[in-house]
Amino acid sequence: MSPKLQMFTLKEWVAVESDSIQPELRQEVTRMVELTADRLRAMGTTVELVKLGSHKLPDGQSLPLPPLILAELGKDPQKPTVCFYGHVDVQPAKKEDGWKTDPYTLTEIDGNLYGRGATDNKGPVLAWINAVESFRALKLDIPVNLKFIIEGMEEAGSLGLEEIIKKENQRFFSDVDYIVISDNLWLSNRKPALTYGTRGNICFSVEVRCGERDLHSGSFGGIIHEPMTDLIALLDSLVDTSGRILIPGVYDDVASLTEEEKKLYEAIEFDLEEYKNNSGVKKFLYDTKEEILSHLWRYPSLSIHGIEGAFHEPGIKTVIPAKVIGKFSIRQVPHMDISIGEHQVIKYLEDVFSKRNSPNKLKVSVPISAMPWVADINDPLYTAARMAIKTVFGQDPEMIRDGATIPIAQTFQNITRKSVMMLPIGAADDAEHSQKEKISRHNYIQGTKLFAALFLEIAKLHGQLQEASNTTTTN
Ligand SMILES: Cn1cncc1C[C@H](N)C(=O)O
Ligand code: BAL
Ligand SMILES: [Zn+2]
Ligand SMILES: [Zn+2]
Repeated sequence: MSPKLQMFTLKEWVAVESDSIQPELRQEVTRMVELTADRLRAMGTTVELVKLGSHKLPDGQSLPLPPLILAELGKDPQKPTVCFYGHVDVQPAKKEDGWKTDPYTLTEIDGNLYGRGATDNKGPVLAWINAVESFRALKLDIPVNLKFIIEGMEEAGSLGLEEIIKKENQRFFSDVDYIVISDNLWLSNRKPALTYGTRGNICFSVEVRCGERDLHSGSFGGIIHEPMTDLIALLDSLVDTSGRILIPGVYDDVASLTEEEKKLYEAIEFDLEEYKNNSGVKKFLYDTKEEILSHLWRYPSLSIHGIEGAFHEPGIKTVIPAKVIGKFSIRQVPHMDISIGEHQVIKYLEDVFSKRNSPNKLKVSVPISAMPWVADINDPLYTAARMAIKTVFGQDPEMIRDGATIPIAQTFQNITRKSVMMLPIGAADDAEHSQKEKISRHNYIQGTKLFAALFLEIAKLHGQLQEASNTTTTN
């Protein structure tokens, strides 16, 4: 497929406001899933749109989930089967958030393609499709059978997906050999990477309520316990100024650092100044490569994301909000446990709250959670990817983990028992979830080539593996 057409399709995809978080945009997510299904059908893929039902919002409203795409192309028993997972929903984005370009109009500036979803994850999903398409355009045999699992709820916690994976384990996944995800970034702006682990996440909502209605701060300020004051105190009790989580027991199950693992960190090329520049933040909590990478990959972190119900618009509104909901999450690492983490946090918040002698109502809930994931880098799939990277980029990849979460990665591994790998094509400065999300034209095109090279390497390696197992069985 010509680069021009590749750009055109990405532009068309980015134009769909497929934000899975805001309920009023849910139809757009469904439209995006259908557009993706059309694109897959156009290249001869058999597509099944699986209904996922609906889910309940915190206010009790029920909202339909977008369908899930299960698709396949090729069923040659001689070929290995590679299943690609990706998502076509995006994080929320508004021009007023501080975007320099319209987030839903893919805009090229100096070789970079800016837009919501450009790198997370529409660009990589399309790069994979483009790679398949290029074999067809050149009338070349695709050396692997392909399966696709594309969802529209990743940014909301992959709702409904685990159930389908369990259900489809004996059918859709039965002949899958390898699962590839491309939904994260390199560690550097230039050097390619291969990812073998991600953190998990537990998301918490902390609601504090005093009554039914907001109140005038002149008429009631000074005579009531204000929910916002309680909430700020609760949120402020979670981490100290050095980033250490203050919840008792949180670090108890964190895997201990081995000498072998320490060496892995030492060997990694990491440009701290570049990483800082990408963030726009001048000073980090840590100064060394080892500390920074280990605190992103193998130690938990706690982030406060927002407060619902608080007045946040410009100007002054002299109000006492009656109900506020604080949102924070803990990125978990091996061998932390989700339900233990949930209990620790709930108990701690209740203790802190009880010391305040507030008559307000406290309610803590866990809307979504996901396990951390770690894979075996000695798996043949990683060998194939290294070769493909070497072919396309002329260098070996950095072997990395990622601080973010692919909610379904560990579920894939646990349920299907297949090899799972993350092969990113976006660069470290792609600003996922941020106001200047982009993918570079270079990475988008090279990423397409990388996926095509991966098909060839997997086929080669699979052939060798089969030959080796045939000789052992005949001997
Ligand atoms: C929806 N969600 C919640 N926690 C994690 C996620 C997935 C998202 N990929 C992230 O890492 O932020
Ligand atoms: N790219 C990391 C997982 C996510 O935010 O979609
Ligand atoms: Zn994301
Ligand atoms: Zn993503």
